[in-house]
Amino acid sequence: MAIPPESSKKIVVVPCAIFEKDGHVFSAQRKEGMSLALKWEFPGGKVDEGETEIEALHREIMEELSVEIEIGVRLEPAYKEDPNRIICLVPYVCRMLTSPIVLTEHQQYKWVRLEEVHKLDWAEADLEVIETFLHYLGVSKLRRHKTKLKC
Ligand SMILES: Nc1nc2c([nH]c(=O)n2[C@H]2C[C@H](O)[C@@H](COP(=O)(O)OP(=O)(O)OP(=O)(O)O)O2)c(=O)[nH]1
Repeated sequence: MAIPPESSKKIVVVPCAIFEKDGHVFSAQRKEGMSLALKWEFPGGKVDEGETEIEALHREIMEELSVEIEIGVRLEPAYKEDPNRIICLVPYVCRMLTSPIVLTEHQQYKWVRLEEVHKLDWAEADLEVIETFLHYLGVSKLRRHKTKLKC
């Protein structure tokens, strides 16, 4: 979704982490009683004042999953407007560096097969992020393939 140019709503920046491993993508389910209750999302959260997106993402992932991560490519953000604000969801392709995953804020997590990713009930903004990520994967697979051909 594009931001309406006349919109005077506050834009809330939410970096989130996409972890992909062996054809599976990491997804976490929001708890009952939260906003977007029981929806599936990519872990992450709002940037605090004075923080960069990268700092916020490291902090949020440590708070939510108790793991250290490496942060890679920043993908195209997705926007979701609600009555009071516009959420700007910024996906980063990441890698987990430590284990175990210990959830502190989500109900459960799943490594979902890429082919089955649409079966989960995602938060709305995430649907666009998923498309962006699948496109990115297609592109990066193609690049790897081309590189192989050159060797
Ligand atoms: N972390 C994360 N948040 C998402 C995703 N998709 C999506 O719409 N959101 C929304 C949910 C929240 O409104 C906001 C993230 O804020 P937060 O992680 O601090 O969650 P929160 O429940 O405390 O936020 P709030 O709605 O109560 O303000 O972005 C996603 O994939 N990951």
